[in-house]
Amino acid sequence: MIIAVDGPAASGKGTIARALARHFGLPHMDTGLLYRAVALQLFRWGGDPGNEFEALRACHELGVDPADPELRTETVSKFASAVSAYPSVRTALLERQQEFAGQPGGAVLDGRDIGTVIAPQADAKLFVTASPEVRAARRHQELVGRGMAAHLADVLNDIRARDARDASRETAPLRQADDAILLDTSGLDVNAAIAEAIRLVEERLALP
Ligand SMILES: Nc1ncnc2c1ncn2[C@@H]1O[C@H](COP(=O)(O)OP(=O)(O)OP(=O)(O)O)[C@@H](O)[C@H]1O
Ligand SMILES: Nc1ccn([C@@H]2O[C@H](COP(=O)(O)O)[C@@H](O)[C@H]2O)c(=O)n1
Repeated sequence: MIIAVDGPAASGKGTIARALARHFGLPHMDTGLLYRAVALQLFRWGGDPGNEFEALRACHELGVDPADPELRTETVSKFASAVSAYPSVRTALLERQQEFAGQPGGAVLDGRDIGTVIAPQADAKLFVTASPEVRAARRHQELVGRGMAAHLADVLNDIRARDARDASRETAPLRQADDAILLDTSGLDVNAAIAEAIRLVEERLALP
């Protein structure tokens, strides 16, 4: 069983995808981490996110620890959004995502193009969203909680800019798949959002 979870920045798709994976006993892949790893590699080299060739080289020479906290910084988020627009970068990262999705027993993947490009055959697809203001407030709280200096207005601007770039790129843009279920968590706390996601997936799979 493959479950695809897509949505804009800080919508809570990772939180929901992890919970779905736990609930259904499936492995989970946060595909944003792949783009973040490319971005961080490039950043550490002092590379230019405006240069597709350099970004592609970073894909082939990835040496980033997936647990590195620097993957979550706002600078890396911006770099990731820039390099993810390159068709060559997306192609270089495609196979490992599709292999993960296709493993025996299935998987849960979250990102921007899981339901549209990586696993259009997924058994259940969620498109998780929330208003930009709610998403910014959650991300701001998260950053402050991690001891990072962050201003709410900057976080909101960054989220808006990243969404606009992700949705307007030509290759695999952020969009809701035609057969994805929309889940707006603006008025739901974490537990309520997870419970609703599980209910929607079970309903889609016609599970008792
Ligand atoms: N329903 C919710 N209510 C309150 N906070 C939430 C909710 N869902 C997620 N959060 C919090 O919002 C933040 C962003 O959530 P999460 O990391 O799951 O989003 P994401 O869409 O995976 O983000 P990104 O696009 O950056 O990978 C986290 O701090 C998370 O704990
Ligand atoms: N399937 C995906 C996943 C991510 N991206 C790009 O990476 C950026 C960071 O992703 P997060 O999920 O960690 O926020 C994101 O802004 C996208 O540009 C992608 O293109 N496709």
